[in-house]
Amino acid sequence: MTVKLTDLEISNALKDLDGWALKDEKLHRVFEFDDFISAFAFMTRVAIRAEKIDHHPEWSNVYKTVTIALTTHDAGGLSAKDLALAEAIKIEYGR
Ligand SMILES: C[C@H](O)[C@H](O)[C@H]1CNC2=NC(N)=NC(=O)C2=N1
Repeated sequence: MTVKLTDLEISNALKDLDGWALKDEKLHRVFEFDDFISAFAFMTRVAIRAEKIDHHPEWSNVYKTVTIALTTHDAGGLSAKDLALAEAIKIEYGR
């Protein structure tokens, strides 16, 4: 069973997660790209990262925009796995 983060742990983590916000108890961020292909390439890179850590985003793509929400379904809330995926996403986006 994956352990949920406490509110304090979440607020501390958000300090290092530029661009991310807590929305409906999920980590939420919107990513903008120069074109659709760049957006989709980003999604491909993130998909590979997600598969490697067996932790997957809830996301949508409209043209140059990718919207991502992170939560741990097994925990019914945020866990350390969401922070790890957010960090991997930050690397793939560049900031
Ligand atoms: C069996 C497999 O490990 C689980 O279903 C994984 C897959 N990816 C996952 N991703 C997310 N976001 N939450 C989960 O609880 C989760 N569980």
